Amino acid sequence: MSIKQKSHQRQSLISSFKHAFEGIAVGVLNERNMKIHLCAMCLVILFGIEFKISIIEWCICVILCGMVIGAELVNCAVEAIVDMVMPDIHPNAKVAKDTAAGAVLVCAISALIVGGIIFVPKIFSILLK
Ligand SMILES: Nc1ncnc2c1ncn2[C@@H]1O[C@H](COP(=O)(O)OP(=O)(O)OP(=O)(O)O)[C@@H](O)[C@H]1O
Repeated sequence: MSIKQKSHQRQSLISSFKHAFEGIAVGVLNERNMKIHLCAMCLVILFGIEFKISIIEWCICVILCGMVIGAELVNCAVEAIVDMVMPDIHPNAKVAKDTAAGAVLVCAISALIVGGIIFVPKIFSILLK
């Protein structure tokens, strides 16, 4: 591979990261639900530090936060595509938007349950001291 090709490949890798970060910024700035997920993530970090959770528990929290925020970004993309290709009311547009929103809800409920399993016993053990 020539130096020019290598440099072009590096440039396109950098620009694809740049576009991905732009996508995250758009999601954070435009989606109310994304702000809620980020607040929940901050709470998880604060609780994790306060309760000195284990490495495994940190890994689980990181996976769950990533799963919810990733799902919300995909939902944001689906909404944008639907609004672009189907500005009028259409049953399939409703199915696309509602199932994408449902996917976020499933992820968020799973994260809430697992978060509860990790943190609720720790909160109770402090309250009952
Ligand atoms: N083109 C459409 N055809 C049929 N139903 C639609 C269409 N666009 C939206 N809807 C329905 O209206 C609901 C709300 O859509 P809207 O675009 O106002 O909010 P949203 O961006 O999907 O929600 P949020 O941003 O709060 O996650 C959708 O979940 C869907 O049920």
